[in-house]
Amino acid sequence: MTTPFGQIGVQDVLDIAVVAFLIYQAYLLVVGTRAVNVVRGILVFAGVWVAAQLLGLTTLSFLLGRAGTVGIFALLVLFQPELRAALERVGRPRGRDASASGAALQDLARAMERLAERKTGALIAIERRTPLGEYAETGVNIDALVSVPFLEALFARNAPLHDGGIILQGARVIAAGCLFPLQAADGTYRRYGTRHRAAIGLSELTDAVVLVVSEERGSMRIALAGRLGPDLNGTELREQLRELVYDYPVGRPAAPVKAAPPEPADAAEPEDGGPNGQAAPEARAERRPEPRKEQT
Ligand SMILES: Nc1ncnc2c1ncn2[C@@H]1O[C@H](COP(=O)(O)OP(=O)(O)OP(=O)(O)O)[C@@H](O)[C@H]1O
Repeated sequence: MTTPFGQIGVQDVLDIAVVAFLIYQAYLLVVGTRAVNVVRGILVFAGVWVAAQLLGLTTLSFLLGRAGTVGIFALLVLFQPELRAALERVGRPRGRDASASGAALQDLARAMERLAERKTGALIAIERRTPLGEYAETGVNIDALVSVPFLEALFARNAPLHDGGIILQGARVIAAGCLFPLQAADGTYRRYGTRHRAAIGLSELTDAVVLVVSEERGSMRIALAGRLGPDLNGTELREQLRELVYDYPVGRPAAPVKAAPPEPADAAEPEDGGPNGQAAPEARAERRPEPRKEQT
């Protein structure tokens, strides 16, 4: 085919399609994770470098060029988890059985309710786009379908794996007794216990949806994008799980992780109110939940 840019053959089209596909996959990998800020930084850096070259600022463009060479190696180190994630993703089977996801959602929510009723502490991370393999390695590998009795048995007080968190991949539990990164003790959530801070910490570093049942209060909460949501009842929990995890087909970017789960309707202030008197999602996300110790 002849175009203003010369001859374009089937190979060129294939070449462009593959590169576009790879760029899209890279985008899916970083969107919703903290890596997206690093990508923004790189784009700004590249922009300044190009501008320096165009304006003939030789010293600046020389320095930025040298820094860029070193930066490539730094990026390999910085993006090591994402690169590893990409390779893991390539090898992972695709597709998601909708009925299995629906059953897992119901079983998970029911198990959370039962654990909360009995005030049995639980910590459950649900993998989305960021693979949680490195956290799964800190615990015991399991490959079992999510079910109410199984989850209850895992977190039962004297069970060998009740300490730590479990990791879910779709409808399967892949690891139990895992250590999650603790959220820094100097932040908003410093007065929370370690279970809640581990949930917040993991959600801060990955796009996982992390569920917590408090042993002390018997409450159910979701940590997302470094924020801890409010207490949820069973219906709210199911809605959140449906929205955040089980409705997301493979290949579509994960749910936006900036917004924390909404505050309950009775906590919404009138000035934030939308048509239903509920806070707008962004406004709700900014509101900090009350520290646990003060609530008891
Ligand atoms: N880094 C971690 N990763 C995973 N689980 C952890 C981690 N740190 C603590 N836990 C879990 O949290 C439990 C201790 O919870 P702790 O009482 O300190 O937290 P909490 O936030 O007050 O929760 P609760 O309201 O259930 O008491 C531990 O027994 C362990 O199961």
